[in-house]
Amino acid sequence: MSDDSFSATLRKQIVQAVNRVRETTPLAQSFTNFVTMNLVANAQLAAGGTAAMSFLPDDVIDTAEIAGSNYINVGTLLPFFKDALPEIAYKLHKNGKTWVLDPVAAGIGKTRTAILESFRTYTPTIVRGNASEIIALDAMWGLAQNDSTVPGTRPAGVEAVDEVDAAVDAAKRLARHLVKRSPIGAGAVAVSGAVDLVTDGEHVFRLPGGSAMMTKITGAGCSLGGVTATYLAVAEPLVATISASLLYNRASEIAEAKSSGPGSFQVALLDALWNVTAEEVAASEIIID
Ligand SMILES: Nc1ncnc2c1ncn2[C@@H]1O[C@H](COP(=O)(O)OP(=O)(O)O)[C@@H](O)[C@H]1O
Ligand SMILES: Cc1ncsc1CCOP(=O)(O)O
Ligand SMILES: [Mg+2]
Repeated sequence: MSDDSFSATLRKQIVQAVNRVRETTPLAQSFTNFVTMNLVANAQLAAGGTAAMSFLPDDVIDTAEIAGSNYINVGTLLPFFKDALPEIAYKLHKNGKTWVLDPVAAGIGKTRTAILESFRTYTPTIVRGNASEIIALDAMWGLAQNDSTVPGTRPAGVEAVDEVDAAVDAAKRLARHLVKRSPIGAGAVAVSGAVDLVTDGEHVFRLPGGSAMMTKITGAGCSLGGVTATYLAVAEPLVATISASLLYNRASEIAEAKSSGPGSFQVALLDALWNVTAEEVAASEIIID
């Protein structure tokens, strides 16, 4: 397929994904952190989907039967999560369910590390994180063992301390691992930042634009992960990941123009997620390597 027809096909798939969510209101369930849970649910609704938050394995596994996809975010952990999350990942994998992981603060704490290590075997369909989290997860899963070009890394908090470009190789290795282990034979990784990056392990897509105001509200990344799960309910992983990141970039640009600080920005972001058109999302600049 030529570059032009590849890009034209992708843009059609993006329009379909954005419209399909609005027409079918798919449920994406979340096991997510307590700081930003409300924004995650509101963003999923504003994108056109529906939300359900759950923390117990039996509840999550039953809800997964009626959900189009699932979202796990390890931002705030409680002791029982150390058993609950590996069990949930195992059962989602065994039942062929798709899910998005946001590895918030990857590299910090024995409990978080034990949980994230368990996802190496029972893998998510999509990983969405900031650059530092993607680099830390790649190192934790030992995917870089035979790669002498790997830079040293350090754990970060919930904010990135690395540039997106520093995470390209880690993102590609992670994506290839997800694809290999995926019950649906497909997977993708998104690295968010000033210029977002998405990869399926083969192609790399750079998505410029958005708003730096996103770093002044809590939950921009978490809610992007939730909306990625909403899209995953109606589209294949690569299309879902690119569509969600582009939706966020276009919506945050509109929100910045309409707001006067972080409070009004968050409200304007939800309005813009609701109002931005599928055609505006699909017409976004996409740089393909
Ligand atoms: N400097 C920036 N300029 C434009 N958009 C940004 C910038 N930093 C982050 N974003 C956007 O904010 C959202 C969350 O990304 P990020 O802040 O990297 O995640 P996290 O909150 O998990 O650290 C994404 O949509 C990303 O494109
Ligand atoms: C502040 C904070 N602390 C633990 S989780 C969390 C939210 C992080 O949200 P995001 O990564 O979307 O900025
Ligand atoms: Mg985050």
